[in-house]
Amino acid sequence: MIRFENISVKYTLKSKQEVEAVRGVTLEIGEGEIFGIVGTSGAGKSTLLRTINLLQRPTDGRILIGGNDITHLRGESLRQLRLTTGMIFQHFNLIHNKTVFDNIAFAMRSAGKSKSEIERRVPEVLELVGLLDKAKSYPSNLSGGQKQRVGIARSIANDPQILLCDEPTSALDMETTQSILDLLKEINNRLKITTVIISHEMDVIKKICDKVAVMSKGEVVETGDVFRIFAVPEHPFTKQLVNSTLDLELPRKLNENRTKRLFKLVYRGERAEEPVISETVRKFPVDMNILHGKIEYIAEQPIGVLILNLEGAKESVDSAVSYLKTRVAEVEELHA
Ligand SMILES: Nc1ncnc2c1ncn2[C@@H]1O[C@H](COP(=O)(O)OP(=O)(O)OP(=O)(O)O)[C@@H](O)[C@H]1O
Repeated sequence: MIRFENISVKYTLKSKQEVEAVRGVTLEIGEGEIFGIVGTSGAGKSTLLRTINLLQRPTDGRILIGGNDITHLRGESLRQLRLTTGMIFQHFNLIHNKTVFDNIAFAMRSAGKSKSEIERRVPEVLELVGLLDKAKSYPSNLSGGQKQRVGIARSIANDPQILLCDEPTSALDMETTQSILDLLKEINNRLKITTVIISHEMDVIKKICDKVAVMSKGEVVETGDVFRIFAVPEHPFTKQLVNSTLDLELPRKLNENRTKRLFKLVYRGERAEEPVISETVRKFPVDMNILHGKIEYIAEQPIGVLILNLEGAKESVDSAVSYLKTRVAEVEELHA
């Protein structure tokens, strides 16, 4: 487990002016979790991430890994910490004049691994990331997604316990992003490496993380299970981030020239698969039209909205609505 206790990081600029990039962060990341840190540019995400392997030393506070205080490690124990912490980067940070094999071998040699160990392990990690046939290629002959796969292979070559991912998909297109996130998830599942991933995109968090911390202006403003954060965000900044990605707002045309009774059903949990709609129509003498719907699965649970038009005698519609209220998270009548 990684524990931040009241971590602050200040940078002193040449002008002697101080920038407080991280302010009093207390946070726990469980063993084997995929933990996201999300926030807009300049929120302090990279700075916080880099304190985990002390690429950035905190100005205040303590960091504990597996109960051990690592805040002041130096020399050989610092080297050991870095060896047990793999890292991948937005722009891959590969060595351009070395082959794929040698990029990974270099990281292993730096960790003191023997030639025979390197020769056994490099093909193994290349196979894991699906690039065994590229061992002799140079980075310049690889696509962005392939370069990141090499970055991932290199980061796990020394069997780390923690994997730090600094905006790992920001330089990639949507399709490649998905395949890299799938790979990170597979590696987390197979190797049980605690994975910390920073991103400015809630979409990335939604697709891969178990838990998330939301950062704004150096502070963690909210933290929790990904599903909870998307279903019931509490902090205004989190609400803003969630709204921008889920986009559960109604299409404007539904609010124009409205003559029918419309209801908004909100799903927040396990009930989207249940035949709520057909049961309602069967139980009550009402007609129902679905006008708009958007349901997404986050942490394998549905979140979304349906917009329904219900028609029939007023009492029948009211009874149907009362029934719906017992079956989904929220039912709200939309008034023009
Ligand atoms: N080496 C540095 N020296 C001075 N200020 C820095 C340094 N690194 C970061 N900062 C400042 O600290 C704040 C947090 O930066 P940081 O890179 O941690 O944020 P971030 O959330 O990762 O944003 P981004 O995604 O843009 O990198 C910013 O105001 C940034 O300008």
